Amino acid sequence: MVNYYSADAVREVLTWPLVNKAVESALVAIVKEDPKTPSTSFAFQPKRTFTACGKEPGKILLTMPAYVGNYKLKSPRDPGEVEHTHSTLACKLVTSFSGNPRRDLPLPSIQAHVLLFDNQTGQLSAIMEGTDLTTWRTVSASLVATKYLYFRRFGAQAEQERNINVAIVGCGVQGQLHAAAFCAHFRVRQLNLYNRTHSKAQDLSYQLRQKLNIESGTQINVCSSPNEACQDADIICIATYSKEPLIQLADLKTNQGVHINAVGAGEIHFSEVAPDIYQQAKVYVDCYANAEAELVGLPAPITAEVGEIILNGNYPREAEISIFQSMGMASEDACVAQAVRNALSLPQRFPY
Ligand SMILES: NC(=O)C1=CN([C@@H]2O[C@H](COP(=O)(O)OP(=O)(O)OC[C@H]3O[C@@H](n4cnc5c(N)ncnc54)[C@H](OP(=O)(O)O)[C@@H]3O)[C@@H](O)[C@H]2O)C=CC1
Ligand SMILES: O=C(O)C1=NCCCC1
Repeated sequence: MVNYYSADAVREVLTWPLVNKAVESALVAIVKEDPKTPSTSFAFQPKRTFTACGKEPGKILLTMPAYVGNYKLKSPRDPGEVEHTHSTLACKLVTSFSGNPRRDLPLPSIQAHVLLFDNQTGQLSAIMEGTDLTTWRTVSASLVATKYLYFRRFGAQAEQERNINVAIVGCGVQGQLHAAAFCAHFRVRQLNLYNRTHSKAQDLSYQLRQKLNIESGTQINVCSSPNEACQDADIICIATYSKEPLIQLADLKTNQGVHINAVGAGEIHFSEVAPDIYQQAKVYVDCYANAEAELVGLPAPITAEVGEIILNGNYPREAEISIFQSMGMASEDACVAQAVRNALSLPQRFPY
């Protein structure tokens, strides 16, 4: 029997502790075995495929298979409880149709389903709607990268103690959840929002003000240029489809340490950040194999995978610029889909 998990069902169990643990496990599992930093988990993650839907640009189908072995997830019953080991065979099918938000009846640009298979028989066991899952796991990858590549350079407690200014460049689906999640996880003093269509940044600012606790003390600013948004930023999350650079080195603060989560840009991942930033930065990726195929022409060498840094603790220096070049990877989808499935398999609770 193939179980179907709808978008509503998935949305009900997506929580940050569940997703963050699954994503961190995936980032570690894909790191090649090294006797200096042993890890019991592992992954087989072939390069994903891209199929253009016709000759017009901006319409692509990606297939993303992965097997992740012996990795840990939080218990869905109680996130504080002991972690459980899992192995998962999955394949995500995801489309990126960048014109969708401008349709008469707008749709998300990114829409996905995850297929889960039985490890013993290879039979398809579940189909899970994966659109929100994709947004959450992508934001989670930025959160995990920020924790290890930015905060940990200032010490083990920095993510709880340090006040930061965050810039969001691009307030689409990704930008919106990045903004909310960064405020939920870290001590955000100032949140600067920039979007090409100004009204979307204003709408997001309004929604966040409703949601954020007054006592959070976060000041939200709607900015009229990426430069204005980034000037005082410690962390920049950029998630657009821009083929031209939106942020330059001169937009960043100097000698104080800046971390950039470069999430977007579609066909060429690194086009939204200017080459002069890459040339001054340490660049980290989620996965070398995808980078080899998808980051051809990247204007800087890759320092490491994020998972390597989680394992070996070689954090950037305090004043450095770090970039997490997020491509998204199938192992993240496999681990998060498994965590969601576990949570949905719990017996229904009565309301009393
Ligand atoms: N790394 C990963 O794992 C993932 C990456 N992505 C990528 O993240 C990016 C954003 O995705 P998502 O938020 O879902 O998409 P949305 O369509 O919801 O948002 C797109 C955003 O990009 C802006 N934008 C588009 N073109 C330009 C341009 N030329 N200049 C400036 N801004 C522009 C839009 O502005 P406006 O409102 O004015 O149109 C909007 O804010 C995409 O590139 C997508 O491929 C998505 C999922 C996973
Ligand atoms: O990992 C994903 O999912 C995606 N990555 C790049 C853009 C499309 C979706």
